[in-house]
Amino acid sequence: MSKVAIMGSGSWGTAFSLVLADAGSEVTLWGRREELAASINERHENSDYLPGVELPPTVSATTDPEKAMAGAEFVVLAVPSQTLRANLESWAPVIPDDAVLVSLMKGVELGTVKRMSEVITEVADIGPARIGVVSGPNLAKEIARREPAASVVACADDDVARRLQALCHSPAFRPYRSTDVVGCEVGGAYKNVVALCVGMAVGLGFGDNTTASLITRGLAETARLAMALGADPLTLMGLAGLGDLVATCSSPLSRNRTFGEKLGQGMSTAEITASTRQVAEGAKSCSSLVDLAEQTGVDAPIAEAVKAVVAGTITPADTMAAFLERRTKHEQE
Ligand SMILES: NC(=O)C1=CN([C@@H]2O[C@H](COP(=O)(O)OP(=O)(O)OC[C@H]3O[C@@H](n4cnc5c(N)ncnc54)[C@H](O)[C@@H]3O)[C@@H](O)[C@H]2O)C=CC1
Ligand SMILES: O=C(CO)COP(=O)(O)O
Repeated sequence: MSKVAIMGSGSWGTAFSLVLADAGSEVTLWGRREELAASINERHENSDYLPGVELPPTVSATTDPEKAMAGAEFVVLAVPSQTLRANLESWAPVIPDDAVLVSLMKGVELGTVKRMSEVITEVADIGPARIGVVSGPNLAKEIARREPAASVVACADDDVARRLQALCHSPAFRPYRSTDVVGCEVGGAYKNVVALCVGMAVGLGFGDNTTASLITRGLAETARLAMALGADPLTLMGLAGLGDLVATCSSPLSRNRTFGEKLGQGMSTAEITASTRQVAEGAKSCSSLVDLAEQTGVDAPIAEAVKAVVAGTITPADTMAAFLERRTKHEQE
């Protein structure tokens, strides 16, 4: 039985603990609050993030990072992207020497514009062969209900990707393998920003033509940036690109789409942020992605628009009008 630590016991860390336990691992969740760890250990439930979902007996929780990671073959990272650096700085001394670090996070760091695997390398001094990524259409609540889903597990080292694939292949969760870490990470971060934009359109009362147009142009924008950073374009056509984009942009369960919908209905970023405890990564990663696009000379109108609406410098309605006024061009330009 593999031993796995999951650092972060929010919606996805907890739902993923269930996948790993169903696939045969012993999982220890790390979280900051004693009450939550007690709820998981005593009632087998994360009452804050996944109420009503019974966790298997092979899932336990602790607030002590060293205890969580002791003897772990895999250390899964599931905190909000913008908090990874600070958390990892404190965890680095107790990460087991040969553990593989697996990112579940879908964001790009503000300021440094680093992807999560790059933050891991920088802070924990761990090379690409020990860093994995899981990314795909995996809304936590549906995964926790054991509804069938697929995903991509990526690592630069194919042997490690195979180990990770075996680790999370459960009766309800089908992981595909890849070595394209960049493509998976850019796909995962960008789809949140596109979902914010789709949410705005929904909040403004627009229908399926508008949302399909935004999803498709969002995919083109994602692929442009990912390819400029060295990704395989086919990754963006797969589960970590198109798959996740469709799930997130279509689902009322998505925090990013919901955030966008509230912006479209006229709420401000501050009001929306105050109304939820859960992370909507795109509200911050939009700025990082705009910076990355500028650095690589890639056109990123959707990320720029989302950044401006989140900052309150343009309204969602004016953004939609501005998209249509853009210079006309070839579809593949
Ligand atoms: N929820 C979902 O359906 C999916 C989420 N993801 C990604 O997984 C990552 C984690 O998201 P969720 O678990 O959904 O978020 P969440 O908002 O449900 O939970 C976040 C967790 O991190 C903790 N946290 C917040 N600030 C922290 C800090 N400074 N230090 C340590 N812990 C902190 C919270 O207490 C909570 O336990 C995100 O990057 C998200 O994009 C990926 C796939 C699916
Ligand atoms: O990443 C997700 C689904 O794959 C979850 O999306 P949200 O963070 O928008 O809820």
